[in-house]
Amino acid sequence: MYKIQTLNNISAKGLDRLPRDSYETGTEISAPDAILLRSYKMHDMQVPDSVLAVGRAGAGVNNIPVDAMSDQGIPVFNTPGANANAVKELVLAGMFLAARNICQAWDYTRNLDGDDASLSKEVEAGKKHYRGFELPGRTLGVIGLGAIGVKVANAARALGMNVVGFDPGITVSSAWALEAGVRQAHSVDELVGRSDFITIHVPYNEHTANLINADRVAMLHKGGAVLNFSRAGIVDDQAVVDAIDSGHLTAYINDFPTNLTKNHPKCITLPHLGASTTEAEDNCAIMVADQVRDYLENGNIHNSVNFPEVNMPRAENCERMTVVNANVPNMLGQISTTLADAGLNIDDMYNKSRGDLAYTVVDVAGSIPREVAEVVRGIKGVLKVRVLD
Ligand SMILES: NC(=O)c1ccc[n+]([C@@H]2O[C@H](COP(=O)([O-])OP(=O)(O)OC[C@H]3O[C@@H](n4cnc5c(N)ncnc54)[C@H](O)[C@@H]3O)[C@@H](O)[C@H]2O)c1
Ligand SMILES: O=C(O)[C@H](O)COP(=O)(O)O
Repeated sequence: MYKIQTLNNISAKGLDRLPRDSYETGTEISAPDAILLRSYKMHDMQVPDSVLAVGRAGAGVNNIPVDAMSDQGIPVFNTPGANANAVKELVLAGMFLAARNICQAWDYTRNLDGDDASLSKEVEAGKKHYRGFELPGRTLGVIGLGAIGVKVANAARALGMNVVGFDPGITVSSAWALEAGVRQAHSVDELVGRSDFITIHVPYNEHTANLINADRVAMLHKGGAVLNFSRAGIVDDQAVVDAIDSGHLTAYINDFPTNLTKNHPKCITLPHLGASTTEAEDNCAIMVADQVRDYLENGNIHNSVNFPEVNMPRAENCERMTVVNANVPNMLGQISTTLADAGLNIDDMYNKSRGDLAYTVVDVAGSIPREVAEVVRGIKGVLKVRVLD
């Protein structure tokens, strides 16, 4: 029986992928084999020694101590693209809310008093305060052209906007997916200098902290707006609020309220709602459950942020050994020598490294005596060994 601890609510559609006769799931599971979570902050958590895998039902992994997990030989999985459409829709909504002063105007009508005739009069008198602008011809700068950024860029083009994008690490598949009219910027400064709106779709890390600072805010076109549906800390909130208060910018739309922004009349702050749709929650949960299950049962690795991609079909009449080890010379030699010394015949084998880690999957004819696994476990540099029948 595999035991799965959930640190956040995970959609039942995902948990249903884990058969009840071989998986136990719950929040209070002790000695879990795997952890599933969304935004729960794991940094201060004591991760039990039993944990073999961590699955993030979502994109960002800054809430997970990925380096510490790597040191313990634990793969961290996420679900690239599974919530991208949900975020794209909210970014588009954010642009419309800002361009048409919808939040302020709605607030105005909600506070009107009187009978319908007087309401109608006040509506006609008040509407001039909420005149907005249209999106075609305005320029949207998209920082980060991954799963979300590409969708936002293409949707903005479909709305008639000029779009300029910046992503030094763009993948070939993202580049293929981008609409031809999206223009390339060669730096964040260039992008910001060409934009009315900017929207940020990068992970939060040491390179992206404070990416949008006071200098860059000042480069945006006058009357511009900033959208942050990535993470708090990527944008310097104080700099954006100062630019709004000085009349340079018109709005700041974000998913990460602070005391500075939550009641500011020109900040539209949402409670981290980007991925909170039924569809996105189901997609993320299904994807992460499938990935973690394939790792637990077969040792395969799909969409890990710290381990290599590995997909080796199970050989017939074999047991499988998986080994996580430091990426140093002669590990593979020592593993295969140990198996040969025990008289075991390797039917299939796969080895791949990523950064400081390497991962080996070996299918051995017949069964693998547990004492042989212990010898492999004792090789210097080996972090984890599993035998899967
Ligand atoms: N608000 C929400 O609910 C919500 C939902 C999903 C994702 N997110 C956030 O959005 C981020 C992006 O998600 P995604 O699914 O598009 O991820 P992704 O991995 O598909 O794309 C991220 C892109 O950012 C690029 N990048 C990294 N550093 C960069 C930099 N300094 N400058 C320019 N580009 C850079 C990468 O090359 C990559 O193409 C996540 O890491 C997460 O923090 C928020
Ligand atoms: O990185 C993500 O996928 C989002 O920020 C979604 O977070 P959530 O799963 O807590 O809504």
